Amino acid sequence: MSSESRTAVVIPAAGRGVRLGPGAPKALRALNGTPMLIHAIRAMAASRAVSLVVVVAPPDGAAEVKTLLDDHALPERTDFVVVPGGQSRQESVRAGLDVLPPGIDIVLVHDAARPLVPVDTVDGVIRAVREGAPAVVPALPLTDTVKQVEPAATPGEAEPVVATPERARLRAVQTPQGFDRATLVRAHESVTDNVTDDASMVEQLGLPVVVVPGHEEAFKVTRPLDLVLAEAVLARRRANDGF
Ligand SMILES: Nc1ccn([C@@H]2O[C@H](COP(=O)(O)OP(=O)(O)OP(=O)(O)O)[C@@H](O)[C@H]2O)c(=O)n1
Ligand SMILES: C[C@](O)(CO)[C@H](O)COP(=O)(O)O
Repeated sequence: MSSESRTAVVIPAAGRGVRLGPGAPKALRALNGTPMLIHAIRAMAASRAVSLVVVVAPPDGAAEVKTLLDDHALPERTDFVVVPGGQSRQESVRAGLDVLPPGIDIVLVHDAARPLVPVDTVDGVIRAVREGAPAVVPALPLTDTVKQVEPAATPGEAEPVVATPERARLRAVQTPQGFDRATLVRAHESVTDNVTDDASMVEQLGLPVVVVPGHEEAFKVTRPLDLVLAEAVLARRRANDGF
């Protein structure tokens, strides 16, 4: 795939954020006064390779998200489209894929819940797809040891350990995940079981998925402490930028 390839980003932002606790849908919650979704859109549109961003809004929130985009400064070289999402992340990504115009050949899928991904990580994923990988994931080595367990039948019960996978071979996977468009569309058409990321659907097709370096600031805002961390990262960036 050449450097002439056109790249679009699908941002699934339709989740409730149950693990974050009560409040507005997660993507619409503020980080230092700006909705998380706007941070995520700016992070992706910071890549000069990205010409289109498709935002997948909460099912009944597309109008609100369109207003949000109108009310915030976004790069003029990028086009924006908003569509309503579905009941699962997979359904939401599919809704975004369905509205991609002809001429797009690389698609990134990026969680709205990862608002602080640096542009170098985005560009690294795009570069690897351009170099020929059908699917690319940014990832980091793990710092904790991981145990495989027999899940408890009742919450809170002790769980027997079944195995300890070799940590050096494990990676914690982030987004944006990058794909040759035809591969991602085929994966979404063929795989019907519920999966937690898009790359695993490509794995199920038997196609190669490669890992490029992720970034610690590309973490997912999932639980309340992650909001504290995200605001601290923004404060550090502001201090480093000198304003
Ligand atoms: N039906 C859904 C569910 C999730 N997502 C999006 O998928 C991304 C990753 O999901 P996650 O962090 O799990 O978000 P939630 O599903 O909102 O979180 P929770 O499981 O705590 O409710 C988020 O940007 C979320 O908005 C989506 O677009 N549509
Ligand atoms: C796609 C993802 O962010 C990769 O780590 C993750 O799998 C999303 O999982 P979630 O349970 O929907 O947060």
